[in-house]
Amino acid sequence: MTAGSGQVYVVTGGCGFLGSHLVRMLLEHEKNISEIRVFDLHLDESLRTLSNDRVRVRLISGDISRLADVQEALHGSHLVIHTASLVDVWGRVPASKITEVNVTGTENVLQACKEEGVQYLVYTSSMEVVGPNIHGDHFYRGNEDTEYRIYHKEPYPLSKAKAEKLVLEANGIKIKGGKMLYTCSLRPTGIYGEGHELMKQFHRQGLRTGRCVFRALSPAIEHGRVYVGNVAWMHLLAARQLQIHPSTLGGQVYFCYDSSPYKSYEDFNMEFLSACGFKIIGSRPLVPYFLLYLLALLNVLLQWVLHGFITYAPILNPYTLAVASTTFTVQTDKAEKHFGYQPLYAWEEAKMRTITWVKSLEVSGKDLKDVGEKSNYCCS
Ligand SMILES: NC(=O)c1ccc[n+]([C@@H]2O[C@H](COP(=O)([O-])OP(=O)(O)OC[C@H]3O[C@@H](n4cnc5c(N)ncnc54)[C@H](O)[C@@H]3O)[C@@H](O)[C@H]2O)c1
Ligand SMILES: C[C@@H](CO)CCC[C@@H](C)[C@H]1CC[C@H]2[C@@H]3[C@H](O)C=C4C[C@@H](O)CC[C@]4(C)[C@H]3CC[C@]12C
Repeated sequence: MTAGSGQVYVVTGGCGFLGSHLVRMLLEHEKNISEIRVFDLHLDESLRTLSNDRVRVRLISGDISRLADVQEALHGSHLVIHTASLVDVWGRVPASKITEVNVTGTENVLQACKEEGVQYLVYTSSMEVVGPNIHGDHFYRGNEDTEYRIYHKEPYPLSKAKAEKLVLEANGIKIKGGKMLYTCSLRPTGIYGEGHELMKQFHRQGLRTGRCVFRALSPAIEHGRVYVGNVAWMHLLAARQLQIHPSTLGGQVYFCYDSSPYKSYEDFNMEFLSACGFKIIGSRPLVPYFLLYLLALLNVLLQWVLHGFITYAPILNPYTLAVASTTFTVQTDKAEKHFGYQPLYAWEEAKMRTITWVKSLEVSGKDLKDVGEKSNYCCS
C-alpha cells in the first residue's frame, strides 16, 4: 500500500513546541492524510483553525498516562507520532510524574496501537537517552553506533531511555487484525526555533542584565543543536518511509541533525540574541567552574527549602551545568541512508526564522515591561 491515501495520523503532544511545528509540517507537506488528531493535555485552540478542505485538524484533549484516553484517540487511526512528554530537568515536577507521563504514557500508546490495530509508531526520543553523562565524557561528532558510557540518574533522561527501549522492543509485535506493529525512534539534540520556551527565558534573563550575557561556559564545549522545522520534517519522512520500508526503519534509532553549527550553548544562543542587541561578556567563563557548581548546589538547596511553598526551578542546577559543560555533538547520515532525509531548512534560513521570532518577543513588549527596560540599552 502506498503511504497516505486519506490516512489518519495521531500526533501526541501536538500542541507543544515540536508538536505544533509537526502538525503544520504535515499539513503542508503530507498530501495523503485526511485527518490529523492532535492529542494533548493542554490544547492550543489556534491549531483547530489550521483545518482545510483536504485535511481536518482534530484537537483531542486527553492524558497520555490514561490508557482509555489514548485508546479513544487512536481508534481508527493509521499512524502515531508520539511526542508527548514531560520535558523537565529542573525539578518542576516529581520524578514519579515524569515516569508516569513519559514511560507509562508510552506503554499506553503501545498498548493502544496493539488493541486498535495501529501499525506504525514514530517515537520522539532524545539525545539524552545517550548522554551527556554526569562524568563529563564528551560525545564528539558521534553517531548511532558510537560507543558511550551511558549513565542515567536523572528522572527525565531515565524515562526517555526506558520509553525508547519499550518502543524499539515493540517493533514486530502482532496487533489486532493479525498485522504487525512497526516502530522507530528519533533522537533530536537540543531543538531551537520559533516557540522555544528556554530561549524565551534566556531572552528575559538577558533583558534583566541590560542585554548582557555573562559567559559562564567554556566556548570550547560544543553542543549539537537542531532546528525545530528540520526535526518536524524528519518525523514526517520517517512516518512516510516506515510504511513503505518497514523492514529498513522498523526497530531503528536516528539522531535528528541538520547544518546548524557546532558551538557552545551560549555562543549558539547568541546567534539569535545578538540580533536584538545582546552582547556576550567575556571570551572565557567569567566565574570559575567550582563557583558555578556551588551556585547550582545553592539552587538545589533553595528548591528544597521552598518546596511546598513555591516552585523554585532555576535554569542552573548540577545536572544542567554538567550537561551544558560536556560536549555532545552528532555527525551522522543514517537517516539520509535509510529514508532519504535531507534538512528542509538550511542553517541561514533556520537562523533567520528564529531571529524573526526572537525579535517578535521584543515587539510584544511584554518581556521589556516585565523587566522594566526603558530603552534598547546596550552594554559596552
Ligand atoms: N526541546 C528539546 O530540545 C528536545 C530535544 C530532544 C527531544 N525532545 C523531545 O521532543 C518532544 C517534544 O518536546 P518539546 O520540547 O516540544 O516539549 P513541550 O513541552 O513543548 O511539548 C510536550 C507536549 O506534551 C504534552 N503533554 C505533557 N504531558 C502530557 C500528558 N500527560 N498527556 C498528554 N500530553 C501531554 C504537553 O502539553 C506539550 O504540549 C518530547 O518528547 C521531548 O522529550 C525535545
Ligand atoms: C549554565 C548556563 C549559563 O548560561 C547555561 C545552562 C544551559 C542548560 C540549561 C542547557 C544546556 C544544554 C541543554 C539541554 C540540551 O539542549 C538537550 C536537552 C534534551 C531534551 O530532550 C530536553 C532538554 C535538554 C535536556 C536541554 C535542557 C537545557 C540544557 C541543559
